[in-house]
Amino acid sequence: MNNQSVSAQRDLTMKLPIYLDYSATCPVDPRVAKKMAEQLTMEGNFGNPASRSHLFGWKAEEAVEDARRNLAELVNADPREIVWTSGATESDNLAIKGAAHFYQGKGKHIITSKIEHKAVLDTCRQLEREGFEVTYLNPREDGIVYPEQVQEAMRDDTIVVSLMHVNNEIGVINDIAAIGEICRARKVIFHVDAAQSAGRLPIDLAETKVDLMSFSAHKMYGPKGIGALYVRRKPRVRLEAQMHGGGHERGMRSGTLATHQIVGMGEAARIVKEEMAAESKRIEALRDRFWDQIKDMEEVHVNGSWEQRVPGILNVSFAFVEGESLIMSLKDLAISSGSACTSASLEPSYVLRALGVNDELAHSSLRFSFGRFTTEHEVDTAAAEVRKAVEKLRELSPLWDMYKDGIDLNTIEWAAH
Ligand SMILES: Cc1ncc(COP(=O)(O)O)c(C=O)c1O
Repeated sequence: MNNQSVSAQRDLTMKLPIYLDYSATCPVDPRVAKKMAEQLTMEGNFGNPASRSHLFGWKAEEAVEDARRNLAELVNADPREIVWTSGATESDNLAIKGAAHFYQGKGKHIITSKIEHKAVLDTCRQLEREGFEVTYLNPREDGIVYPEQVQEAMRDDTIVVSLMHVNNEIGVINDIAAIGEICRARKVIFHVDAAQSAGRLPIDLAETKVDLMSFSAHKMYGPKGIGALYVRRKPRVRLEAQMHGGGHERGMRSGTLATHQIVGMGEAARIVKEEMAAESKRIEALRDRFWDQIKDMEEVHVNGSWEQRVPGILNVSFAFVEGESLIMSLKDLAISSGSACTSASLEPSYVLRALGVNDELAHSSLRFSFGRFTTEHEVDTAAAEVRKAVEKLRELSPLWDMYKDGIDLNTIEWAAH
């Protein structure tokens, strides 16, 4: 899809579609927005948390530390183990580059997977350019990277393993507790990108042997532009800072703390900790309600393990449907496709490819992600729209006709062109 056709599709005055893209970002919870607004003005808490000589600074510092405590409590960590960043992208960079640079005297080998977020993959690519060696594990067909795969990839010079907790495209969960045991036994730093799992799954860092964990506020109903990195104190994990300046955040991340953003993330963490159990149940019921209404269509497949997944993400492939046409006919739904729109072409998702999904099916895959403000009515409307669009597009498809006539499409010799 070129830039021209992308902009031609945009009509910013159109009716708002149903939002089913909570994995991309969440709206800020109004309770969070209210608390954030209080941090901005003269009457509020606008001070610089690093100003140690007056009340404005002290109050801002207190607000930052309250937020730090809230986030730490969400994952059962010590508040001193939380470093504020600008989001999970920065946390991933700080964790992987910071650890790789600090521990490079011990070795230069890193293990990750092919289906990590670009924030991890591109960071690893950069380290390769600096002389590090990276092993990219292929997940199994169910989208999971198994602990034994990590064990097998370990070398004497491995210094960092970086694997995501929950995949952002397919919602599948990795067993980070088991992988943590393997890493700890070999004294290898274990980094986990938890952008999609924090607030959606219980995380206990006192129990789980994770050394570094990335978080993002906007995936848990907080604001964009703020995140955090958990940095274990016992056993102590060291990082080389990537941002130099005033020595904030114990020297690991300089820069004036954005009090309103941090307070927003803290409040988001506090709310999600309280509501996670009930919210997960409700969202799972919505997902099942959606799936129940489309699953009886033929040749519709869920990508990734059904059992080991977060409740809110469902990635579905619709065979015999042209992907771009499908997205175009679902204008009333805000969803994400199995293709990434680059400047010149629609690339099939690298995540689905790594699972062995063929390019055609990857193109006709959609990610539906449900969240705090999704209603049953929205789910029912969305399911009906999807059914209608898929059925209509299949009516136009000669391949679908052949499939329905029982012709094995694999036996057809297509004319070369
Ligand atoms: C798994 C994962 N990691 C990292 C990120 C990047 O997070 P942020 O937008 O906070 O930089 C995202 C968000 O898209 C994500 O889903």
